[in-house]
Parts: sequence; C-alpha cells; structure tokens
Amino acid sequence: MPAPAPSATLTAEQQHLVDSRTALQRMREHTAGLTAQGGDRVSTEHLKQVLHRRMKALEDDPTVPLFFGRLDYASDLGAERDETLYVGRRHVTGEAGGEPLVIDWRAGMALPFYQARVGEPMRVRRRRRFGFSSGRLTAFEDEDLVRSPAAEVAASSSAILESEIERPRTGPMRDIVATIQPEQDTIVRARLDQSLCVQGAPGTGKTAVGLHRAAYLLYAYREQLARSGVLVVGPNDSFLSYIADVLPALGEIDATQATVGSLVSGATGVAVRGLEAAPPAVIKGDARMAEVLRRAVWGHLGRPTEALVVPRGAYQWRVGAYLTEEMLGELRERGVRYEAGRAMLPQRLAHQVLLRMEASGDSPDDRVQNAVARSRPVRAYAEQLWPTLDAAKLVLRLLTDAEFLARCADGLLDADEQRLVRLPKPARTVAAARFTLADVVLVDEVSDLLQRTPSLGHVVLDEAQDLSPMMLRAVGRRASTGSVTVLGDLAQATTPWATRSWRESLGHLGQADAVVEELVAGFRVPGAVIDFAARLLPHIAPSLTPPHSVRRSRGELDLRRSADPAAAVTRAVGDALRSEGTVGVVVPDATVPALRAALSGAGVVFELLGEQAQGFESRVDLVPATLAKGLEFDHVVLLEPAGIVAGEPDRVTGLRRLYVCLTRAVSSLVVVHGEPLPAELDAPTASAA
Ligand SMILES: Nc1ncnc2c1ncn2[C@@H]1O[C@H](COP(=O)(O)OP(=O)(O)OP(=O)(O)O)[C@@H](O)[C@H]1O
Repeated sequence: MPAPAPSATLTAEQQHLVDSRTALQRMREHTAGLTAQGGDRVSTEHLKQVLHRRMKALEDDPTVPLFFGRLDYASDLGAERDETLYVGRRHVTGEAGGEPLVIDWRAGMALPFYQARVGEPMRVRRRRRFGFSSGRLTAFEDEDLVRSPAAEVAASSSAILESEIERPRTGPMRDIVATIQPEQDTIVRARLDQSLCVQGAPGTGKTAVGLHRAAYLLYAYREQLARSGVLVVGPNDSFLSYIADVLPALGEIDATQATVGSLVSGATGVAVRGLEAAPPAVIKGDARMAEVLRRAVWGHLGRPTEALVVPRGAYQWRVGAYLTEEMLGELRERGVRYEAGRAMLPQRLAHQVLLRMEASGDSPDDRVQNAVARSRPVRAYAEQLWPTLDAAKLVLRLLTDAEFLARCADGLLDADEQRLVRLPKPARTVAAARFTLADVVLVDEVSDLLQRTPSLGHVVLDEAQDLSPMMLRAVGRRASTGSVTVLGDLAQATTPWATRSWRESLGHLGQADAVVEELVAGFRVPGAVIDFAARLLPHIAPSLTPPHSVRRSRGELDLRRSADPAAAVTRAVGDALRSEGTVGVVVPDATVPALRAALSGAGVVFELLGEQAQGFESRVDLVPATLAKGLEFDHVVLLEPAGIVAGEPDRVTGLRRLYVCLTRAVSSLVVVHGEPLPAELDAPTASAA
C-alpha cells in the first residue's frame, strides 16, 4: 500500500485529536456524574476533594494541544507489539478497557520521545512531533530512528522544536513538556530518592526542569508523595506568581510553593517585619549560629540539687537528685528533641515514685503513675529542670541579652560579631523587635530544636545560590527524610551570604550525597546578548563554563548613551511595543519612582513588580533590578548598568546583579546609560539615542 500523502496523514492526525478531545470530554462527564459517598463525613469530604482534583486534571484547554508527539513502537525492534502511542500532558482513554488515545508524558512508554536517537531507538521506529497553532494541529515532523542518517541531526534541526524555543513570550511561564531535551529529561526523571543539584547558566532551563521534575515525581510516586508532599521554594513572590501556572497546566495542583520567608514565618507564626544591613545578616546566617542556638536551648536544662518529694496519702516519696541527673543525661543521650524530653521527664520521675511504692508493698497501676506524673510537685520539679521554652522569645533574648549571648556564643562568635548580632534597639516583645528574615530563620531553627519539623517527600529549591547556611538548613530540615532538587547559578549569587560552592550548600541542606549536574545550553538569551553578558563572567565566577545559546536568532543588542536616560527608556519601550511579546524595563531600584513617573507620563500601561499581586497580564513590567531574578521578557530595556552595580554593597555583587539583569531577554536587549558602562563590560559599540 502506498504511503498516504502528507495531507492525508495530517487529516488522520487531526481526527485523532478530535477523537481524543471527545474521549476526554467523556472522561470528564463520567467523573462529574460520580457522587462522593464515603463511610463517614471525613471520607466523603476526602472523596469530594479527590473528585474535584480529578475534574481539574481533566479540564480541556482548547489552546493547549492534547498531545504533541507520537511514537511508533516496532516488534522487530524488541517491542511487545507494533503499537502507536500519542504523547501528551495527560492520559486519555477511549471506551472502558480500550487502548489509550494519549499517554501521559511521564509514563515509562513515553521515555523514547525524549531520549531515543539513531543508534538507540529504544524499540521505536519513528518519532513524530506535532506543530500546533492556537490549539489546532497544523504540521508534523518525522524522525526515522532506525534508517534515516538525517535523523541523527533531526533533534537539533527540528523546525517544530525551534519554533517552540523561538516563540515570543506572553504572560507567565509555560511548561516545556513538548520539547524537554535529553539532558534535561535525565534530571526530570531521576529517581525520587536521588537528590540532585543543577548548576546552570541563565536560561538553561533550571526552573523549567525543577517544575517538570516535581510534576514527574508527583506522577511516578503518587501515593508516597500524596502523603508526604512536594514543596517548591523560590526567591520572592513575583517569581512564584511567574511560575504559578506551570504545575497546574501539567495537571498537578498539589505542590506547595513558598519563599524561604513564607516558609519560616508560616511555621513559626512570626512575621518578617524588618530589613537589616548585610553585616548582622551574614553572621545570623552563618552555620555557627546553629551551635549558638543549640547551646541556647539546651543550656536551659537545670542541674538537680534537691531530691523530688511527692506526698501521697500518709507517705512522702523521694527520688534522689543523683537519679534525676542520670535521667536527664539518659534523655539527652537519646538525642530526643527538647519538647519530647520535657514531655517524658514527669513520666520518668513518676515511674521512680512507683518503684518506691512497690518496694514498700503497694501494687500501684499505670493510672497511679499517670496521676503522679500530673501531680503538682512532679510538674513543678520537672518544669524547673526542663523549663518550657518559646522559640521566638528565646531568639529575642539571645539578640538582646549580651550576657546570655556571650555564654551561648563563647568560642564561636568573637566580641565584634556578638555586638553586630545584637538588636540595635532592645525590645521587650517579638512584635516590637521587628524581626528580620534572618531572625525568623533563627526562630525556625530553635523551633526544630524544640520539636522536629515535619519532612516533605521532595523539595525543589530554586535560586539556591542566594541562601545562607542557616536558610539552607531551614529548607533542608523540610526534606530530612525526603530528597531535594537544588537549582542555581553561582554567577547569579547576589546576597552577601551567598554560597561559594555547591558542595558546601548541599552539606548545609543535609544532602551531601547529592549529584551535581551542569546545564550549559541556553534556551532564553540570544547569542549576541549572552556573549555581551558573559564578559562579566571572569569577574564574577571565573570557574564556570560560559553558556552558549541554542537560539537560532542572534537577537538584538543595542547600547544607547543618552543625556536623558528616562526619556530614552520610554522611547525604547515604545519601539519594543511595536513588536510581539512582553517588555521588561529593568532599572536600578533607586530609580523606580523616576521611571514610574516617566512611563506614566508617556501613557505606557505597566505593572510595577513587587508592588501589587502579580498577574503578569500587562505587556510592560517595570522591574526593580533586585526583583529580576528568574524572570524573562521578550524585550528588555535596561537602564544604567553602572547604577545597578552601585546599588549593591560591593562590586562583585553589583556585577552579578547586572549579569542577572542582562540575561532576562528572549529577543532584544536595549541598554540605556547616562553614565559610562562598567569597565568590565568593555562596550565595543555605542550609538547615540
Ligand atoms: N527544552 C526546552 N524547550 C523549550 N524551551 C525551553 C526548554 N528549556 C528551557 N526553555 C525555556 O527557556 C527559558 C528559560 O528557562 P528557565 O527560566 O527555566 O531557565 P533558568 O535556568 O532557570 O534561568 P535563570 O537562571 O535565568 O533563572 C524559559 O522560557 C523556558 O521555557
């Protein structure tokens, strides 16, 4: 039989899309027809939630293709049978028991879509990629994984792949399921118990890979993770809004997203209310603080000097101080958390009393032991030896009571460091103290010393290079029995407490065995722009591999010197708005008010990042340089590199901030400057604006 003409093939594939949509509709109707009826109210409620989630997962967005690839398995290549499978965002099944119309991209059978190549066809003869336009299937592209020598280069020369990578950006981040690259896929599909750390230059897909890994794990280890949970940690709320849609688009609504700040405030009930200068924050973020806090907590254990005396009826029962001391020592040696030990002590004391009653001929039972444990003398004696502690109050005391701090920090922090750590204005209450992020991280550490922090199944930590050792510990304890995916770029480290090496960070996270991978292919930043930004690398991270852009377009880079930079920015924004896609106006934080006025004055509709809840709905965003991390825009208009550098406490940090800001553009970057460019950029060309 002759091969069908391409148009006939396209028609057949379009029909498969129609059939799949109809089947999905049927699955939805079926789910909608189910009633949640559990044995009791709780299980009915649970079932309701399960059905609600299922309905959400089955939602059909007509603009998002139901499948994007097809695999033709061949029995002569070792497959069980000749079989055609369509790969999409979720399983779609036909009539009950029928063949799947679409398989989930995360299923094992979908693996060859991402990993097969000529010479290693993975039992698949042909891989097909589909091109879509507004949800309509408009094109396809075949790779013969067995015969065609051309297929060898097909993956890198695929027009469909290229158009996906080149497409203009609109709104928040989108998923990349249709075009995950083999080296990214290996990270996405690593086993749940495998902790990973991904070092990658700007735009190499770290965030995308981390989110797809979360989606993969939620699918492949659904039951395990339904209980323990998955958490995604990002640098700030703007970033979280930017990535918020990716997991739901992949049918996963169960992962929690947080910043380190929201995580520790949520857990401790203490709000982050103040900002502080770098020197104290660096010390508070240092790993030595963990030992200071450990001493601060456990230093509260008293030394028994008097015996416990429990009057009961006509008798007085005594438990000697030496015995109590042994008891405390034994509980400490068992490594129990402070609160657990505190809860055990009265029972231990009561048990001793019981032994004495028995020795005198009584036969008391468990109820007597409980009553003794709850009796006033036992409680008072235990409280004196093992007092109740409040995490926030303890940290407040440490930061205000010089003598207490000196005792806890002896041999750990020198006198200058202790002075820096103390609050500038003593406060009597936690609220009055206006705790900073670093302070609340300390409170979280103390909370964990008091009571073990529950661990999740998996934590994805993005922009991890910016976390202090104490912040890493805070994230790490939330994965103490789980695994982590750590994403970051040492060249983009912009906090004074940032990490120097991934090994060190992984140690603080409690994941020293994690494997470190590197991604170097850049999907965001065009060649001309990345080459320009990479001039900074020798000054900010000399050991890192310079990234290379896989983008076909070299992109536009325009350096404009101007005597009226705000006006030049406004003009550049006007130009950018004439082409498709989003526009990010990245400016030194100090110039935000001036630029805001200039853009408003010129009638530009924009959102100021960080100010209101982000919808990423307007085409233009005004982005303070310190909030640019992790974001991307089709066109970036960047104001005053020297000002961005000067906004940071030291030159290297300033240059790193500039590196972050220069690498946000997908299509074009216009750099407007009134002052000379930083020498490290060594601009070869400049045009007057
Ligand atoms: N395999 C891929 N196919 C298509 N697009 C991709 C692929 N990988 C990454 N991208 C796109 O490249 C852009 C950059 O990805 P992402 O934001 O994840 O990079 P990043 O490494 O986290 O960058 P940064 O370090 O700057 O935060 C995004 O638009 C993403 O969708």
